[in-house]
Amino acid sequence: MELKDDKKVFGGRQLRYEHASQVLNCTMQFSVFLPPQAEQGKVPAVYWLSGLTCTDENFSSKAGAQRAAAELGLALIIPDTSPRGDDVPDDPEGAYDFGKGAGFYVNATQEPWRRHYQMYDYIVKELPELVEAHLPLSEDRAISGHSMGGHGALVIGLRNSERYASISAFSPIVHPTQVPWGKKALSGYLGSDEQQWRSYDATYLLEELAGQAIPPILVDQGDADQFLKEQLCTEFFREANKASGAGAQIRMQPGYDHSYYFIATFIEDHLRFHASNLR
Ligand SMILES: N[C@@H](CCC(=O)N[C@@H](CSC=O)C(=O)NCC(=O)O)C(=O)O
Repeated sequence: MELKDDKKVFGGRQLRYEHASQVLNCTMQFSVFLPPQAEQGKVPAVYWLSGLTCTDENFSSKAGAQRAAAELGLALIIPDTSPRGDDVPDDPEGAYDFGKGAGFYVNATQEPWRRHYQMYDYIVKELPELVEAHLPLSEDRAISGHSMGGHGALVIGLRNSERYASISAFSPIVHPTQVPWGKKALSGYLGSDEQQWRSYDATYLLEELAGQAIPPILVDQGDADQFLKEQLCTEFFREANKASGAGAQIRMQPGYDHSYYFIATFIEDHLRFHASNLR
């Protein structure tokens, strides 16, 4: 992996890398924050999955996560949201909610998406193997994300509970099989058989995992979020949480919308939550 940027912040380093992804068949960029403690030894990492239209730079520049991560000794691993490059197919109409910037953290099975849109495997396998081989990171991981990335964090964390100490999400799409953003993405990447969609739906996963050990979960949702009623539908997850006894903390935050101002307000809480589970 090739270092493209290196900035000192809160005693740590904000880094940007480029690498040739074997899983996505394209060149990818991702960002990393290494806390000061990484100069002394290996540190645990929180993976952050961003939402629709984002690259790795939205979270790095807008969330203000570095100060708390530096204090807590947490690395932040911040991937892009889809494969990139001229060879990668995009939504034919250039829509923001499918194709580039909207990989939905699934492994596509349909043409023409299959060759590049393998974001689930990229996040679960290729990226951790890469960064853990080259950076001072332990194998202690937590996962978090926003909106489409909140969906990704819940699904990936629930399906790989042995790999993540804790899971958190801001404004997640909790039931993508039932909402417009999710239906468009899942039908496009996975085809029309809705049975194939279920393993990428956090509400179904929580129900199916009832009685099994899962990582601690924290969800924050603003009640003034413009996407809450049509796309995010937190109540489905709350009901599944209750029925399954999963014990997720699901907090409605009065007055907050879908923006990075909301994330910036509560990111420290989320990092403290992860730090308490990683140690
Ligand atoms: N362009 C769309 C919505 C774009 C949007 O709000 N993206 C969110 C994530 S939404 C769910 O995944 C985001 O994080 N944007 C980047 C940012 O820096 O704010 C529209 O305008 O409706």
